[in-house]
Amino acid sequence: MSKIIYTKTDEAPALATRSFLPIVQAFVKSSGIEIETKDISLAARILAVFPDFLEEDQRVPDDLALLGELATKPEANIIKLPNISASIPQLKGAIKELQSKGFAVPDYPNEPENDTEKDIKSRYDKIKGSAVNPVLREGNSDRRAPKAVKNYAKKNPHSMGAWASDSKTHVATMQDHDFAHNEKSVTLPEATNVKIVHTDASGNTTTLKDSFPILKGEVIDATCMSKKALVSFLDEQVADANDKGILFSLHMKGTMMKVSDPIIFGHAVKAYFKDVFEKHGDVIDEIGVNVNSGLGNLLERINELPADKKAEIEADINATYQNGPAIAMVNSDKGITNLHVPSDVIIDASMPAMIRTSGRMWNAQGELQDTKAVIPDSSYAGVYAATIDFCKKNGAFDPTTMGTVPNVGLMAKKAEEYGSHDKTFEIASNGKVSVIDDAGNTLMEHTVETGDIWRMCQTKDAPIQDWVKLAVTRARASQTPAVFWLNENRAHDAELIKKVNTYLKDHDTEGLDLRILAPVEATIFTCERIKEGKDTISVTGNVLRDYLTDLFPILEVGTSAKMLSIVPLMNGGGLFETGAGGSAPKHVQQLLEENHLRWDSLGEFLALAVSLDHFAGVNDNPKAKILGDALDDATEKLLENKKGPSRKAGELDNRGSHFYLSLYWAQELANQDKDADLKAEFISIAEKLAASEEAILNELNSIQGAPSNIDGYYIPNEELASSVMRPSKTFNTILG
Ligand SMILES: NC(=O)C1=CN([C@@H]2O[C@H](COP(=O)(O)OP(=O)(O)OC[C@H]3O[C@@H](n4cnc5c(N)ncnc54)[C@H](OP(=O)(O)O)[C@@H]3O)[C@@H](O)[C@H]2O)C=CC1
Ligand SMILES: O=C(O)CCC(=O)C(=O)O
Ligand SMILES: [Mg+2]
Repeated sequence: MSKIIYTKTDEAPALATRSFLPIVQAFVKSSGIEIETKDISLAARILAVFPDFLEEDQRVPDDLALLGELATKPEANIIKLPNISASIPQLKGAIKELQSKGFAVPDYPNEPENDTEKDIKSRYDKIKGSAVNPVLREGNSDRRAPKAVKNYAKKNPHSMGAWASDSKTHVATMQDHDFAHNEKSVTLPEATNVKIVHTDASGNTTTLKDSFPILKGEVIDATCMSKKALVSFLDEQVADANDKGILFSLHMKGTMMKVSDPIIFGHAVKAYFKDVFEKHGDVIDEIGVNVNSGLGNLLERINELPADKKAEIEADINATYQNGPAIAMVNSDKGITNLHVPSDVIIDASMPAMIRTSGRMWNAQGELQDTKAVIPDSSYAGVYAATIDFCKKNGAFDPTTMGTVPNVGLMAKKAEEYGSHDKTFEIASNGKVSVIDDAGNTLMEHTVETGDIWRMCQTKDAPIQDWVKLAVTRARASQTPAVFWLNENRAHDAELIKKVNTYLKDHDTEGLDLRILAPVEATIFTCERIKEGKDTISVTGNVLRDYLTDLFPILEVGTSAKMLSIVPLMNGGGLFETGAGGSAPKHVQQLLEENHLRWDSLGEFLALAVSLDHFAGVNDNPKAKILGDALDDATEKLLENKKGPSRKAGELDNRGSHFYLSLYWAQELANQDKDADLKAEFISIAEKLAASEEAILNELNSIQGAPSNIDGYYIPNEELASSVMRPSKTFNTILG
């Protein structure tokens, strides 16, 4: 019999798991459903790859690798919570905490000097960035707001900042010489191997990546971003933000695009602090500042300098703030800017949050201000520009009436940009980069200059076929128009359009409204429809999947945490992601400061219900189906009765919300008549929970307002964390 695998991750979702998982285990125990946890937290992933540095009893299995294998098997049933996709500063933080707790994992070598250090760095580089999702996502994605969630949002709209037609907020993106403009793409008629070779100006060649296989029908593309063009673009944007008196902000995905985007981020830091880097460049190099890790790294490294030198650099940094444009802040109280850490501003969440806030971001005075949103590569920037223009023209969207935009996303087998990390290079010298096949044919070639970022992406044929099928299935099931967001003028998209047109013929599309529109046109079409209350499925590649499944949910229902997020695995299993958002580091801070966790586990409730349903089918276990249906009904009741977590200490939080879910889930099970044993079991549990409501809420709310201690961030003390997350003796006793 298969099991349900529950992932243990990081930060807010992992805290929530410590409260919710014991509830789930208590509810499914009598139905023959086994739930096993697998630890894919950042800390566990580090420990798993350094057994040779650890004591025997400190070693942990590589749960991520195990799950990656499981995801390719039909029995897979995995509930995947959001995890940290670590930037270098986060990775270093986790290493430091592990070391302080007696785990002798090595330091991260910035510049490896020998083979041992090279090996260490390469092990860490596999953990860095988005290292979990691409391994588990052996299928394409199906994300949507369930009807109950959408209806709740219509009746109880979240706040939505008004848009003024004279807002100065705008998107700035490169007009040429970026990934979008330099892209070349081919579809391979037969399987082959390719290698990536750099040839310098004197004809010397360096193999950037040795021969690797390409399958028949696979789409490959290559492109590059010119460093010179990027730097001059960034310089212009800094000056323009200053002239216009608006904030300078940078939006990218330093976590998921873990090789290219930190480099671009580094150029932005240098552009904004140009005077500092020009004046102190030599010292900055000497103390080993890694500008790609942000201003935070510079501020940390200058502590090593003599006091007067440090003060001089700090004074020049402050002068830049005075003379340059105001900069968007991540935390104005603490003086953390948009350029401090590459993982603090992640485009999928940051741009929608800005659009929801009238196109404004926080300035250093803690006030909202219009902003220039710099999105260097122009491949997808137009989607945000079009959305902003739409809001300027029509005013903000109205959550009480707007339609919904479910997404069918191509992501299996590391599709497109999000699989490009092992094929992305910062170019060492002028010359060319070529992709050469087995027979010696050059498939794609680019002229490059020192510092350019060159990358290659792969998109396999089977995932494309599966994606087209999923799109047709969703369009049919929901009777909703579906738009493929593909641009015939972009090399990669042109290849995909041919395939989409071919594979659509494999399906009955009679009566369906299926279209192919370039992203900007698709945005306008979709925005016009949602304004009129109409729904439109977006069928997109991997990056737009990521962007749109935060953009529309945040506008429609206030957060992507409330999304149903399913990955039907290509080999028959199911991966059930909990919501579409991240791990909300600031929620942990609030728990530590005032013992209140405002994380909303709604996505987890939705994911568990579909996982139980899938389990019921695969294992012929009708009880699992009853449990799943009852959970869905309980979730709906939770929404109706407004028992989601509040943002304020002293009020219902994540833990209290879990109590209500348990109460409603037990009541639904007590009220059903399909299974007498479950009914009998849950009648008494429901009665006990209802009778103890006041006592339990008291126990849950009275502890709030004071700091809590879980002794750690990346690897908290298990006992402390569990007791902080399960503070109600009455509730625990009933569950027990
Ligand atoms: N699937 C995955 O594993 C993903 C992981 N990540 C990782 O998460 C971290 C943070 O990423 P970030 O881009 O800041 O995005 P988050 O989604 O974590 O945070 C953005 C904001 O969204 C709101 N929010 C998101 N989820 C919830 C929830 N369940 N309950 C209540 N509010 C929620 C919060 O806003 P507020 O409190 O103001 O309401 C939060 O501060 C990074 O380490 C990133 O790598 C990011 C995306 C997906
Ligand atoms: O893997 C990650 O880092 C982020 C994933 C994400 O944002 C998404 O899939 O929506
Ligand atoms: Mg995302």
